[in-house]
Amino acid sequence: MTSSAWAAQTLADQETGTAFEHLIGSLRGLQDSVTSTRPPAEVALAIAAELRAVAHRLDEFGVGEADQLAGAQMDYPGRSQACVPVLDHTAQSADEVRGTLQLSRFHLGRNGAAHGGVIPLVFDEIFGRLAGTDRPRCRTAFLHVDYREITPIGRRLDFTGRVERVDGRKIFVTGSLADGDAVVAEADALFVVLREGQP
Ligand SMILES: CCCCC/C=C\C/C=C\C/C=C\C/C=C\CCCC(=O)SCCNC(=O)CCNC(=O)[C@H](O)C(C)(C)COP(=O)(O)OP(=O)(O)OC[C@H]1O[C@@H](n2cnc3c(N)ncnc32)[C@H](O)[C@@H]1OP(=O)(O)O
Repeated sequence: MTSSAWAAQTLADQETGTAFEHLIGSLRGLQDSVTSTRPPAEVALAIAAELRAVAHRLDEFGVGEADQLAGAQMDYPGRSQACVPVLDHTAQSADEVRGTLQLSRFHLGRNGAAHGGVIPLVFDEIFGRLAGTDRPRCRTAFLHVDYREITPIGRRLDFTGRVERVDGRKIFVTGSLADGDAVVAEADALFVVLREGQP
C-alpha cells in the first residue's frame, strides 16, 4: 500500500458507520466471551463452524484499505478498530489528552495483569492520535514503556498524553496510565512527520 492510501480514505454514511461500529462492538464482546469461557469440545466445534459461516457472509463485501471502515471511524472512541482497546477521551487538544479506558479479559496476560504488549499498543494509540492532531501525518519512531506496577483488567484506568517538544519533523510525547492514585505505566515516544511519498 502506497502513500496514496492516506488521501483516499472513504468514510461511511451515518447509518452504515453506526452499524459497522455495532458490529465491531459485538466482535469485542465475542473476543471476551471466547477468552473467558471453557466450552466442552462439541460446543467449541459447533461455535467454530458458526463463526466460519459468519466470516463467510462477509466475504462478498471485501474492500481495499482505502475503503475499509475498521480503524477509520475517528468519531467513535474505538475508531472501529477491534485490535485496539477503546479510548474514551475526556480532554483533547493538539498538545494534551486525558481519558479513560478499561481493559478486558481479552487483554489478560496472567494472574490478573494485562498482557505486557497491550500497554505499548495503548500508548501508541494515545500518542498517535495526539501527535496527528492538527499536524501532518506522522509515525512512531520509538516508544519506550516503563511498567511500574501490574496493569489490572476490568477496572477503569486513566490515561494522559502530552506533547513535550516539537523539533522540526520530530514530535516528542510522554504519557501515563493510572489505576486510581497508582501510576501503573509511563511512556515516552518520538513521532516523525512523514515526508512526501513515505508510506
Ligand atoms: C496507523 C496510522 C499512523 C499515522 C497516524 C498519524 C496521523 C493521523 C491521525 C490520527 C490517526 C488515528 C489514529 C492513529 C493511532 C495510532 C497511530 C499509530 C502510529 C504507528 O504505530 S505508525 C507504525 C509504526 N511505525 C513505523 O512503522 C515507522 C517505521 N519507520 C519509518 O517509517 C521511518 O524510520 C521514520 C518515518 C520514522 C523516520 O524515517 P525518515 O527517513 O523519514 O527520517 P530520518 O530517519 O531522517 O529521521 C528524522 C529524524 O528523526 C530521528 N529519528 C528517527 N528515528 C529515530 C529513532 N528510532 N530514535 C531516535 N531518533 C530517531 C532522526 O535521527 C532524525 O533526527 P534529526 O533530524 O535531528 O537528524
